[in-house]
Formats: sequence, structure tokens, C-alpha cells
Amino acid sequence: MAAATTTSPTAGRLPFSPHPNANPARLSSPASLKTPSKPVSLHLRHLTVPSAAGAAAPYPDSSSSSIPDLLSDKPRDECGVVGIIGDPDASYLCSVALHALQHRGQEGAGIVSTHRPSSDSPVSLRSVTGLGLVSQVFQDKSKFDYLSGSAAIGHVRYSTAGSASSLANVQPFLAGYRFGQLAVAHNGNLVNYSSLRASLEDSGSIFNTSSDTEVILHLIANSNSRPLISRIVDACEALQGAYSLVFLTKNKLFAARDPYGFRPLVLGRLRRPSRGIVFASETCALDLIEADYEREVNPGEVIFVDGHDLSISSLCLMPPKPRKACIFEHIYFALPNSIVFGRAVYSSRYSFGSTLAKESPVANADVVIPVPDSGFYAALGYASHSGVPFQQGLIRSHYVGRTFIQPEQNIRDLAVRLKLAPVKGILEGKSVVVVDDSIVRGTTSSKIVRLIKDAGAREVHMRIASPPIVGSCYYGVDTPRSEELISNKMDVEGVRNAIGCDSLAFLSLESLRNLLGKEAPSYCDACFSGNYPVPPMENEADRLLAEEEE
Ligand SMILES: O=P(O)(O)OC[C@H]1O[C@H](OP(=O)(O)OP(=O)(O)O)[C@H](O)[C@@H]1O
Ligand SMILES: NC(=O)CC[C@H](N)C(=O)O
Ligand code: SF4
Ligand SMILES: [Mg+2]
Repeated sequence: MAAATTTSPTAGRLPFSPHPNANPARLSSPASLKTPSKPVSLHLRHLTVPSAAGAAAPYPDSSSSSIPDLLSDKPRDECGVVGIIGDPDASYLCSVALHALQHRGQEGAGIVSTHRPSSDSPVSLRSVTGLGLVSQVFQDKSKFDYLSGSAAIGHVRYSTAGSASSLANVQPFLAGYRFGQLAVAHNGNLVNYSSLRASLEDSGSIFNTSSDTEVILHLIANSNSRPLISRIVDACEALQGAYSLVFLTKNKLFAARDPYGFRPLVLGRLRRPSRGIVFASETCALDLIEADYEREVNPGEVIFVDGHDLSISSLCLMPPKPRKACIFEHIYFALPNSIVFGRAVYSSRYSFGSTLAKESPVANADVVIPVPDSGFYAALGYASHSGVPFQQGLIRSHYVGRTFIQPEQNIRDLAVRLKLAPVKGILEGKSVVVVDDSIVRGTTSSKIVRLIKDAGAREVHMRIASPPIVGSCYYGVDTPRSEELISNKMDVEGVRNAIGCDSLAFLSLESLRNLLGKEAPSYCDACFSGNYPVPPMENEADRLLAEEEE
């Protein structure tokens, strides 16, 4: 194996290899689908946890609930992944880290860990997955006795491919194949999933789920390369789109990131005596389990950690691509206390807001209010730059999750009222600047404008701390279809009219790029600009059709 660097964790700071794109050494042929020599069947295993009587699942599937989940109205959060090795409490720490990443996915959660019943028995992998929140799936603490080993990977899911309500699609996926057991957890979306799956099925592969992630396991199983890291590289070379991945075997933890680096993935080290190694989608997960941030997993890099001595090896074997980190992580997805792609999310949002104030001031405004939660930080920036007092004119209920909205207009109104309550004393008779991070379909904004006007506001001026969203995302964010995006259907004046506010302004794409400075070209802004770094190969109709057929 070429270009591997192996070190001991006791040697202080880890001497990782240079930037992966500087080392295009390859182990195998260019990206192409390998033809398996024989049909390969993977056996996916889960210990499943039913969502507490269905009713307790906070984000019920529309088919099973009287309140349909209309999260498809907005860009839904994406998944979060965690991997920990070298600590006796690996699965418990994994669950804590998943709590920190809960905002990235609420449909399902799971952990796969190593397990060794006694010192003379072999190590095996065990899985616990369930629909719902981490606290629901891991409510029963005996799960951590079942997941007893010193290495674990975990996942919180918001689906981009495959049914949201199918327990089989909840990750991590655990499979047995000719080289033993392998588990994977994935954040992202594979744009060539359908063609990969069709090709694998033609060759005899039998799929257990409707998730795009499963093709990764089949590609690894079909690779004839050795060792496993080479099979992972082989698989990654066939994938197109976004993937931040963690893999677990009985004695190794792997992490891999696509060559564009769409989705975040960081590496840290536990402060506790074990000095275990951690991978996580966001640094907020490291903070919660008291791990120190060491660095990002670089785009195109595959890292593996040996469970015996916690030595870390880094391979940079994927063909180099221009880096394209998702700017929407900074606008909306990531937690504001995280550092994502080397930038503090809080300060990004604050600066988007202050630049918006510079770009689109409101004359004679009385008060600036945020749309909780995600509009908060941009509103602080807007208020600070404009000198207009900041107030909380909308109070968010702690007991309503992400917005549940009915298709019928009257129930939609109720849903927003359940979540957000206006403070009359702040709004009555005022000219109000309302700051939010984004408008997707316009559902939230139009309801909020009405709420604020009903509370007696004289004028309502919407200020949005990102450019108009004109295109869908194909890289791990489940945005509505392009034709449902309000800014794809009409210009800013049309949107203002539809929302019913007195004025509306978005942060310009130019300002957003200026704020990123010389790093701007290393960010994906396709949903604002239409410049898709990887062409969306499979149209959404195919995706929807595939889901309907489940
Ligand atoms: O134009 P729309 O289709 O209504 O979507 C846009 C809204 O959705 C998001 O918030 P969300 O309600 O998801 O929750 P949060 O801000 O509380 O996280 C976003 O912050 C906007 O407020
Ligand atoms: N949002 C994500 O990253 C989802 C991962 C994977 N594509 C799934 O649908 O399960
Ligand atoms: S299209 Fe938008 S949401 Fe998707 S990766 Fe690019 S910036 Fe992020
Ligand atoms: Mg919001």
C-alpha cells in the first residue's frame, strides 16, 4: 500500500500526511463500476428499537400520523455521524455525541459497536437502531451493556434517499461479507446512486434497504483489492456526490470524505485517560464529550485508526477535485457553537446579518427581531450594524420540534402559531425588521408576517441572511423540488407580494462570496447560483419513483 503514514498516539500531535489533494497516488483503476466476479449478498443486521408505540415518535411518517410531516416544505437537516475508538465507554460517548448532532437528523438514530463477551472470545459487531430521537432509541441504558466494546460508530438520520419511516434505512448499516463484519454511517447523498444500484443488482447483489448508503457496502464487498482501506478507496472512486463516512470493523475505525468535501467531518481526541480517537460531523459533538478538536478529515482523504495502539494512518488516494464545502452548513444547518470547515458558524451568521444591514437597511425601523431559532445570529448582526434595538418579538415553544404543518391553509397557520408566539408589547405600532436565515417555500415567512401584523405591527420588513434559493440540493440536503422553491418561481418583488411584507431583501450572492473572501471558490453555493459542482445525474422524478415503489 502506497503513501500510508502510521504513528503512535503517544507521539504527541499527529503527523498526518499533507493535504490529500497534493498526493494523487492511486491504488487502483479510475472511477468505474467494478463487475463483481460472483453475485454478492450482504446480510444487514440490526437490533431494532420500535418507536415508542408510534405515537411517541416526534416526526411521524405522513402515512401513520394524523399530522403529516411537511418538513418537505423546507431544507431538512442532514445526517450526523460519529466514530469513537479506544475508550471503554465508546457506545455511551457515541450516544452523547449523537445528542449534540440531533439537529442534523431526527428520523432515526443508531449505534454499532464492537463486543467481546470474554477475553478469550472473538470480537464481533453489534447494532442498535431505532426510529425517532437519540433519547428515545437509547432511553434504556442497558443498550450500552449490549454495545459493550471500546469502539463504536453512530448516526442520526434525515433521509435524502429511501423512505424516512423505514427502520431498515436507519444507520449505521452492519453487514457480514467474506472478510468479516463491516458497519458504515453516511452523511451526504450519492447522485449516481440509482445507476450504481441498478448495475450492482444486474450483477446479482441483493439489497436490504432503499437507502443510497447501502451501495457503498456492496461496492466494498465487490472489490478484490486488499486490505480494506483499498476496498474503501475502490468504492469511493465509484461514488459521485457527497459523502462523509465512518466505518467500523472489529478492530479498526475508518473515516472518509468525498473529494469535494461537501459535508463536514472532523477528527478529535478524548481528554479522558483513554485518549480515544473521535470522528464527528461537527465540533459541537467533540465539545460535549470533552474531546479536543485536532483537524478536519480532508476532502478526498481516508483515515484509519488501529484499535490496538490507536495509531492513525492517512491515505490520500482519491483523484483531487476542487474543494466545495456546503455554504448552507454556515447559513442554517450546523449548530452555531460549531466550527465547520475551519470557520466559526456563529460568526459566519453574525457577519451575514451585519452585511445584510449594510446592504439593505430599513429607514426609521423601531426594532429588529429574529425568526427563532436559526435566524437569531444573523438578526444580532443586523441589529448591531444598524443600531436598531434587538428584541425577541417572537417566542418559540420548546415543546414543538421542527415545524409540523398541514397541507390545509388553516392548519398551517395553526402550526406556526403553535411554534411561534408574538410579543404584542414589542411589536404593537412598530416598524419591525424581521431577520431569518433563509426562505425556501415561503411558508414560514408568510405566516410570520401575518402573526406580526395581527399583533399590531405598523410595518414588517423581512431581511433574509442568504441569497434566494433557486435550485434543489443533490448533495445531502433534502430541499424541495426546484419548482416548489418560491424564489425559483418569482423574483424578489413577487416573493414580497406573496409573503405580504412591506419590504423584502436577501443577502446578495456577491456579498456572501465576498464574506468568504479567498475561500469563496472552495464553497458550494449551487442552490443559490445554479453552479452544481457535480451534475445531478439522476433526476428527482427517478428518486421519487424509486421511493414510491418501496
Ligand atoms: O420558507 P420555508 O419553506 O418556510 O422555510 C424556511 C424556514 O425554515 C427554516 O426554519 P425551521 O422552521 O426549519 O426551523 P428552525 O429555524 O427553528 O431551526 C428556516 O430557518 C426558515 O425559517
Ligand atoms: N442526510 C443525509 O446525509 C442522509 C444520508 C443518506 N443519504 C440517507 O438518506 O440515509
Ligand atoms: S446545493 Fe446548497 S445545500 Fe447543497 S451542498 Fe451546495 S450549498 Fe449546500
Ligand atoms: Mg428557521
